Amino acid sequence: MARKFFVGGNWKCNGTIEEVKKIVTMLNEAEIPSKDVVEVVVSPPFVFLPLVKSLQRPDFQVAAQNCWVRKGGAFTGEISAEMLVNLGIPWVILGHSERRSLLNESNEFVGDKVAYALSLGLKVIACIGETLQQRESGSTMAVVAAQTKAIADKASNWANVVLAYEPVWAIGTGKVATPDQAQEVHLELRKWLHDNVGAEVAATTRIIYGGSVNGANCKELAAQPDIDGFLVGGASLKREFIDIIKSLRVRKSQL
Ligand SMILES: O=C(CO)COP(=O)(O)O
Repeated sequence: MARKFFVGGNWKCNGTIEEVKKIVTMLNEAEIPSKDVVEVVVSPPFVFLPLVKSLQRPDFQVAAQNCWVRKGGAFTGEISAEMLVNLGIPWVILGHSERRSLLNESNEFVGDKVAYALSLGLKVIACIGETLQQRESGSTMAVVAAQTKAIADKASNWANVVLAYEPVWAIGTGKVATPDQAQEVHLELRKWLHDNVGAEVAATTRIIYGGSVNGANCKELAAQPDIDGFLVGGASLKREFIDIIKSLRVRKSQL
């Protein structure tokens, strides 16, 4: 079964009500391939989720950018997975490198979060990726394998997981991974899934790339056989997000 192209827009901690409305209007008016061939998921900050959900076209979905690791309760400032389910939010991004590095989320903590969110029926965009130092010391694969293992050890429902490979050195830096660099890691990740989780999961799990993706570099990346879409930061707030969604066409025509 072909892996459906997936494009996520991670708005991070950006936006006002007015800006959110403008972005949603721009996306609503876009002509893009049907949802049968591309899955588009927009991830605004928590406070804007209901607004975006209520305004955006039905073929787009929404994702939260995080959720609590287990059942909600006395955890001031947290948002529980139950709340996302209650609001009808289908997706959640977990393990983003900004949370791993700035908020000290460990591999095990991210694995627990992914497992708990999946257990409630949420779909998860699980982020992994190495730092520049780790890449330069030759440990890229060891790092992303350990991050993926921590997820695989606890997560059972891989049908609801999209794995986002986001090299930390490429995030928000303008230094996009080359198509060859990204393809190499995606292929290795697929092999890792094959050997450690199973052939079916390896063949069907979408592995998407994130890190300085824009309207200009998306086509070459999308043409790589193991790149199944993107998780886009800065460019997801701009019109070029539409070009990134459309980069699927290039991929299909080259297959
Ligand atoms: O972190 C990212 C998506 O989650 C990528 O951010 P940029 O596209 O701004 O580099």
